Amino acid sequence: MRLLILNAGSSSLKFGVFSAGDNTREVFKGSYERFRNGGCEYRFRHGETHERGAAAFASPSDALKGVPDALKRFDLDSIDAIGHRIVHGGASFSAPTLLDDETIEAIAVLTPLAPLHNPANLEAVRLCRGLWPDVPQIAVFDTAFHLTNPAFATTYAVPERWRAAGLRRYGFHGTSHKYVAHRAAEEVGRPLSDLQLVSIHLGNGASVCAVNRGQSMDSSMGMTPLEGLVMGTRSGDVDPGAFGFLARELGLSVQEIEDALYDESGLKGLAGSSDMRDIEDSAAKGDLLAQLAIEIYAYRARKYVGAYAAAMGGLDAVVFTGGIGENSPSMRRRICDGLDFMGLQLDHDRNMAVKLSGPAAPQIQAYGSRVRVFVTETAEQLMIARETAATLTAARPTRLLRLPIAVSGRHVHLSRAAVDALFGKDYVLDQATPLRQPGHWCAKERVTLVGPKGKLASVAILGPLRERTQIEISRTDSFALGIDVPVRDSGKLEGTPQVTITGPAGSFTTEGLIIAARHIHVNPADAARLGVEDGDYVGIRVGDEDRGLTFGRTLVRVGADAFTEVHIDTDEANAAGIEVAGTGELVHI
Ligand SMILES: Nc1ncnc2c1ncn2[C@@H]1O[C@H](COP(=O)(O)OP(=O)(O)O)[C@@H](O)[C@H]1O
Ligand SMILES: CC(=O)OP(=O)(O)O
Ligand SMILES: [Mg+2]
Repeated sequence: MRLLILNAGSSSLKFGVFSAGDNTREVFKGSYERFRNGGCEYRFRHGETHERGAAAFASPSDALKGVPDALKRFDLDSIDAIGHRIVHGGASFSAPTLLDDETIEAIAVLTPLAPLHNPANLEAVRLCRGLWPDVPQIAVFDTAFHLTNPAFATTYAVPERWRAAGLRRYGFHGTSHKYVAHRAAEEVGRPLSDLQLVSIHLGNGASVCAVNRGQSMDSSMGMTPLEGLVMGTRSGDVDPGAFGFLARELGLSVQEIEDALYDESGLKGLAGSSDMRDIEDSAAKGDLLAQLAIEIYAYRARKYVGAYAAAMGGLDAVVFTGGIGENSPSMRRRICDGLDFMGLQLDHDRNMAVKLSGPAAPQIQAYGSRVRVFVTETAEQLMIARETAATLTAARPTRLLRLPIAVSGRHVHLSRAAVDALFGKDYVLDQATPLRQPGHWCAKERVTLVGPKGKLASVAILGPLRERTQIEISRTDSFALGIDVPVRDSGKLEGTPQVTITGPAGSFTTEGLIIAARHIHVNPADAARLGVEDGDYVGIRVGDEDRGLTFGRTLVRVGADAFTEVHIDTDEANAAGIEVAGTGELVHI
């Protein structure tokens, strides 16, 4: 299958032709960038052929006109499908989506939220529909990766009626952050779901993303791609109080303020050029404004690294990408300098020596630095190609199979030490009720959980005993206790909060308090029937009536003699209208 991928950014048009299959690879790479004075530079690469030169296009959307000719020239204009980068997908586009009249209209409605991007993205869609009317087109959204951000990261503290009108944070560059986070995890040699990463995408648009155990937890960009870092022409964070001042004191209209924040701010506003190469050259020649611009740029990025390490409660690695992240050793150094206190130290020689090609992801931290630092080329087009191909093949009807669902109430798994402290030395729990998972039981005894806000009494104890005590509650319970509790897979207890458990013989304070991530226990035979493997994530669709819903991202855990069933907690069960048990359908995601 041959795919055309189009990525219209704010300062460049990048495109590629990919051969999709088991190993999706790029067969042609093209770009138009450095738009100025009504012209731009182009680069094409096809096998061993490299071409570069000047073209007369004034903007990324203007440069779209060059794409069909370039493809024709390299004999690549017969295309099976087209994948588009769409910057703003709002709250409803959580996955790649087939572009038809309805979806195009829904994307067009989001234009005010990404005025620099969505129009060019849609222009590309319209152009392709004209040229290849029968070829399916798929949208891949910058925002989709960030839809996992928790409400406390996405909600602005503004009046309810504004929030109801749609004011919330989204985050962008998701395709890039997702790709580089996966690359870093491959290099570390551990699953992404075990790692806490900060991904720093510094292109013309720039954003930092906290990738917490495989999911985006926060992004420096907000409702629009204007919040956060200093960018080529965008301001990033500005006190919202400035709006009133600018309107009252300078008599500016809303449109004038917005235009200036998008187009005349950032590096351009500070030092006259939106291109970091120009700014670095001017700074080296002694231009004080260019020097200040570089300092502000680095300082803002460093603040976000610290903030996100704190937000996640840990940091294993930082990844640099985007034109500036990939190519400016001095900017990487400025951002990382002074972070030794949190275990991050750069090796300056390695930093200077970075020469990227293809998927290389060199590490540039010093020997002994606890936090690793990677540099890698972003591969938005490759990711879009993979997602486009996957979406087209997934159009096959998904196999739906009914699975039993069990609702887990709050409970604890105790260690020997915990049983000793709570019930007395060498106490043997009464294994009153066997559970459906073979060898598992619920004890007759109960315990109480104690938090700063309140207590939860009569909490069940599930056996057998474990190496480490684990306490599983719902999110509602976490408010009853008054403790901020993370959602975790069972057994992943590093850095989880402490709680006090009390029993008849005493109390036991331990870490290990989690909201258990929903999961499916499956035995190998059922796994084969369902077409899933250990570690996969699937969806579970529950009910067709009013409260029917699909639970996304449900972890598959294959166990030799597991009883096949889905485990959700009481909050999830309430949301789906399930009392004690129910059934659901597996959906491949
Ligand atoms: N060698 C370099 N040194 C410093 N900055 C660079 C270098 N090469 C590219 N850049 C910067 O990268 C930015 C463009 O990044 P890029 O990711 O290509 O943009 P876009 O967001 O349009 O995809 C520009 O500011 C450019 O100056
Ligand atoms: C979202 C965004 O800022 O994209 P770009 O970096 O391509 O401008
Ligand atoms: Mg970009």
